[in-house]
Amino acid sequence: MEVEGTFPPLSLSAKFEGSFAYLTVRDRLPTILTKVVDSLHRNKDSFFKEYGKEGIQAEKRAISFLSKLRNELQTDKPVLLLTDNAEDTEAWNEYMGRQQDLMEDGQPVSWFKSSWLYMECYMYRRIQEALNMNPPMSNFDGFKEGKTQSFFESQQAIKCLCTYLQELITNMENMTEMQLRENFLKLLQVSLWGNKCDLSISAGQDNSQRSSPIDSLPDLQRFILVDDSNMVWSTLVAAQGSGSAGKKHARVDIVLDNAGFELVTDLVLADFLVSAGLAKQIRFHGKSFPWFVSDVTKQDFEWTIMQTMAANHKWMSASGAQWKHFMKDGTWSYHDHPFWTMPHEFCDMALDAADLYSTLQGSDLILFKGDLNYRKLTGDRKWEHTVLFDRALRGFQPAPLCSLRTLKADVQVGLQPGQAEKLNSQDPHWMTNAKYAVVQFSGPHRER
Ligand SMILES: O=P(O)(O)OC[C@@]1(O)O[C@H](CO)[C@@H](O)[C@@H]1O
Ligand SMILES: [Mn+2]
Repeated sequence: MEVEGTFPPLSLSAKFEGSFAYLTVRDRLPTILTKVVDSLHRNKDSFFKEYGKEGIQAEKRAISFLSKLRNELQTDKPVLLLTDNAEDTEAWNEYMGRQQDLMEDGQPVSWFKSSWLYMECYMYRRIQEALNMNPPMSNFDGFKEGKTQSFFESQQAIKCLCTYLQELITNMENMTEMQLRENFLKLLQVSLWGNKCDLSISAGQDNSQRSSPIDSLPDLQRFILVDDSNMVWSTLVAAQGSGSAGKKHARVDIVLDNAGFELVTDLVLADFLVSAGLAKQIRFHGKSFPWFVSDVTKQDFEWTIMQTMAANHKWMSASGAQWKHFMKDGTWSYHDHPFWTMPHEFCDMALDAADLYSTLQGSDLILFKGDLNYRKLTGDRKWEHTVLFDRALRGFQPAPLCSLRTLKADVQVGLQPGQAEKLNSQDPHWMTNAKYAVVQFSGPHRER
């Protein structure tokens, strides 16, 4: 609830007992930590094979770091500055210092007293510290197995999606604008619902895509609470050609979320945008180290394209080959700025990552995938549900942007009066069970 007169409202936090944040910090985060430890144990033999005794020692030390972290978390200890001297260590410790200075009467920042967004991001950065401090563990991805499993168990859906994409590409030139729009909106929704498959909400339990992603769209339509798809389309159309040769120069940025099936839906959407001539360039933004269990790293991105290309399915391999070509000729590019693995709300980006903000200002449309990005767009704060999305962005507007998000955290703005009350009566967990979604736009084409 936005307490009258406080702007911005309070941050979600585990200090609110019984809140979703509280249950996440108390139950889900320790479970995720345990899964990383288990993954290290499971890979013991390969560490020995590759690094000999040194590898076993490093694995043991990394596990002890993670066990200490789990104890700190579960006993609400004060957070500790990072000591791993990585590229982002200074920025992280500066942020942590600022947050400590904001605490009332010098109370230490700790897991059950501070903002959920900060504490959850901090946990994933401490996991990376445990690995960085014990080379050769630094490049180990404790979530790799879950991410690859999501890909392998979604094969049917991926084949179906790649077949659909190739059919579209074959018929592209005789498509009317209406047909282009219709197919764009379908693939936008496939990418939206691809976000249901995220492993941190399920603390790593499998949730791969098993049915046809296209056929299920009509049944899912009613679960889209805010649908600004038409504004996304008109932004894309408006971005077409005014370049000297009249050629289309639109650039679309996709701030990725999860690997596995969701990443494939994003690559399919990006392929369609380029093949339909709606975008000349796609910039993908991923994470520079393993994050929130299933988020995309550069390794995941490259692995997914290679696996798709190597599939013994005609249209999958054709798609993968095309994607490899897009990467090679620069039509597509992958970027992993450290800001995406910082705890900041996005309204801080212009100040704290001015280089990234100005890069994004060159985009014609930025698609933000997933729940964590939505939480950062809105600052993970207790907004009234009817507050406008633009207001919740608090000045973050590098370019026209759209969030494609399934709801997995109890922050949601931009609803109609009475809409939240109706949802509460129908389904008390509507904000956190990933059944509902939004396509929420902010930019010049937003009708006032
Ligand atoms: O960004 P995603 O992958 O859609 O979701 C990330 C997420 O599952 O992790 C947290 C729960 O631990 C929540 O913030 C959020 O629901
Ligand atoms: Mn994610």
